[in-house]
Amino acid sequence: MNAVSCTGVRHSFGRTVAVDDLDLEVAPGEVFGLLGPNGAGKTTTIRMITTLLPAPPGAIRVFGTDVAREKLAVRRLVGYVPQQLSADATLTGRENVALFARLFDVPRAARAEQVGSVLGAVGLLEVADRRAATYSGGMIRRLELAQALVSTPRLLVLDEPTIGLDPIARAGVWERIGQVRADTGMTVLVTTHHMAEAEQNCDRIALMHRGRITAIGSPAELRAEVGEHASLEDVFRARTGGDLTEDTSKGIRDVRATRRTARRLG
Ligand SMILES: Nc1ncnc2c1ncn2[C@@H]1O[C@H](COP(=O)(O)OP(=O)(O)OP(=O)(O)O)[C@@H](O)[C@H]1O
Repeated sequence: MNAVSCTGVRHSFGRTVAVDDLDLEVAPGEVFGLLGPNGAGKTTTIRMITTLLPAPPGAIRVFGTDVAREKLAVRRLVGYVPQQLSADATLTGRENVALFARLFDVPRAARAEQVGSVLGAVGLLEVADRRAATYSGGMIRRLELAQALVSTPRLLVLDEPTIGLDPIARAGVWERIGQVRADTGMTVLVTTHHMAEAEQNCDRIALMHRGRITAIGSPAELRAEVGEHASLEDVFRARTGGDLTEDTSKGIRDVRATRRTARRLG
C-alpha cells in the first residue's frame, strides 16, 4: 500500500488552477521531494494531502485512508510542518511540544516521556525549558519538527523546512529528519527550492510546473533523462521551462514570509 496516492487531483482558487489533474504515488518509507517554481502548486498539493483543503472523494489516500471521507483518521497518520512558523515564542520548547501532544491525543500517561523523547531526537533536550523566543532559526525549525513528531505519525509532511535558514542550520534540520526516518521508517514528503538539498536527501523527486507533474524519479534518473552531465538545476530548467520565481505575486508573499521568520527569530 502506498503512503500517499493521488489520482486526478485538481484544485482551483477562483479562476486560478493551482493543481491540475495530478497523479502521485509516494512509497512507504521513502523521502519524497516535491520541487517546482513559486506558484507551481506544491503547497496546495500538500494542503490537500494533510486535509487542510478539500479534496474530492477517492482522489487522495494516505496509507489507504481516504482524505475526503476520513479526515480525522488521516490527521492521526500525518505530522505536518507548515511553511509559516507554528511555534509559540512565549512558551518554552517543552511547552510547545506538550501542546501538540495534547492536541493530538497522546495518552496523558505517556505524554511527558514522549515529549522528552522527541525533543531529544531533534537535539533540543538541553534547551527544552528555555522560551522559544531565545532559539535560533534552526532550533525553531527543529522544535517544529518535534511538534510534528510527537504524535508518532506514519507520514511526515514538511513544507520548505529549511526556508530562511543558513547552510549550517539547514544541514542540521536535514540531519534530524534523516535520523528520525532511519530510526522509525517514517515516510517523508517534503517541498524545497534547494536543488542540492533535494539531491542529497530525497530518494525520489517530482518536479511540478503549473499544477502538473512534469518529471518524476530518483535524482540520478532525472539527471540521466536530461543528459550525461546534467545537474539537477539543468533538469529543473528543462522540465519547468523557468526559474525559481515564475509567479511574481507569490514571490513577494514568500519574501514577506521569510522576513517574518527572520524578524520573529531575531
Ligand atoms: N489562498 C489562495 N488564494 C488564491 N490563490 C492562491 C492561494 N494559494 C495559492 N494560490 C495560487 O495557486 C497557485 C499555486 O500556489 P501554491 O502555493 O500551491 O504554489 P507553490 O508551488 O507551493 O509555491 P511556493 O513555492 O511559492 O510555495 C499560485 O498561482 C498561487 O498564487
